[in-house]
Amino acid sequence: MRERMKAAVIGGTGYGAVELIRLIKIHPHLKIGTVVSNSQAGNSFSEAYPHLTGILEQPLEKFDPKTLAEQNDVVFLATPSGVSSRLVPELMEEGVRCIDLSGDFRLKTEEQYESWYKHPSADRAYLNQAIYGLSEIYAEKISDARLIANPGCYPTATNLGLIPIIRTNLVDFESIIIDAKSGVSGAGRGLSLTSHYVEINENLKAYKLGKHQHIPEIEQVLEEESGHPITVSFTTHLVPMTRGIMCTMYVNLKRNLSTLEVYELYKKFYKNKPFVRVRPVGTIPATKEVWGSNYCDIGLHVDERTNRLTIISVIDNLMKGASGQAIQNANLMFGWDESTGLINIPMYP
Ligand SMILES: NC(=O)C1=CN([C@@H]2O[C@H](COP(=O)(O)OP(=O)(O)OC[C@H]3O[C@@H](n4cnc5c(N)ncnc54)[C@H](OP(=O)(O)O)[C@@H]3O)[C@@H](O)[C@H]2O)C=CC1
Ligand SMILES: CC(=O)N[C@@H](CCC(=O)OP(=O)(O)O)C(=O)O
Repeated sequence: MRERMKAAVIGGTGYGAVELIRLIKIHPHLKIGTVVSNSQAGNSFSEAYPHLTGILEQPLEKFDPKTLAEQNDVVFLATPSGVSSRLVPELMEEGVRCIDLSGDFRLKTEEQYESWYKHPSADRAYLNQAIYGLSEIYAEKISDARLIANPGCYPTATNLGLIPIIRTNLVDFESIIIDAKSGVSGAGRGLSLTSHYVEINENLKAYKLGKHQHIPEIEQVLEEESGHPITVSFTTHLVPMTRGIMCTMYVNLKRNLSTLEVYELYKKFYKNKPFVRVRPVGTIPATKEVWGSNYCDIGLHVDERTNRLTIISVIDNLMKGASGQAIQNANLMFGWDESTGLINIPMYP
């Protein structure tokens, strides 16, 4: 039997990390190595997350790059932005592969990162080595990577929804509008006034208008995929639910197309991609239909009155939007089938 690879997780007590732990635990070729916690080193994992009692009792450890590299084959970093830009160089210096869930290595230039994230960027040498891990689009590059910048949750849903049509000459590139909504786990486990129960419950809020850090990430990918300069209108909303993202996107078409023609184009584009489900004409995906799974479901509709295409893309932010896609990327990196350990039926209702 094949020896399982050891996977370390940093950012141990956050939501991204606990989802990674769940996925590594059930993965046939991976096992949990070191779990690093900045705030709770010395405690057992089940003290931070009692649902793991009897399942993961190992102690949380301090960050030590040398030991981490010696004892693990891959390190997942599920830390807030501004942390992995410091930790990744130390880990890579020790020769271990890294998959970073934060935004620290996604943008190509330091200037762009600093202008949107408002703190110092990672070093250019490491930005140059990072491969952007949108699995369905960059699988080949990911398989050779030593550092993967796992995409943001909103950019994953948005770009999987837009890429098939923006790769054609059928759209007005200046017309893209993205209306995005997320469940509250997207904001992480830390407490804040915006994610406070009373502020969220029975409420719907728009936030970060015109200044969301995912705008340059979305545009960077769309420009690369279309070969045209692209600026998007992107508005995020917080929805009173735990998991889930829905991006509703509007694009003006340059010539008349039917919904069926667009559906066929998308179906062909995602033909061998197990995690993108293009919904039959007339059906609209909902967040609950991908809950707990690595699927991205896409619904399409051409409004013949306005000749505008509406694309609806849903994901589970902690799965395809973060930890699920990170495992998909580890599968590609190690040469396993991309769906290894990830095929599960969405939890419905
Ligand atoms: N939640 C989501 O849906 C998504 C999240 N992401 C990104 O993934 C990363 C992790 O997100 P998420 O798990 O939700 O965030 P959380 O806030 O839930 O967890 C982050 C964890 O990182 C650790 N940490 C915090 N500050 C520091 C620090 N200064 N130095 C080292 N470690 C620190 C803490 O764990 P400990 O004290 O145990 O070390 C904390 O719990 C973030 O960059 C986020 O933006 C990306 C896509 C989707
Ligand atoms: C609901 C919610 O607050 N979501 C977060 C997603 C943050 C995130 O994932 O940040 P990076 O991808 O840049 O690391 C937000 O909108 O900022």
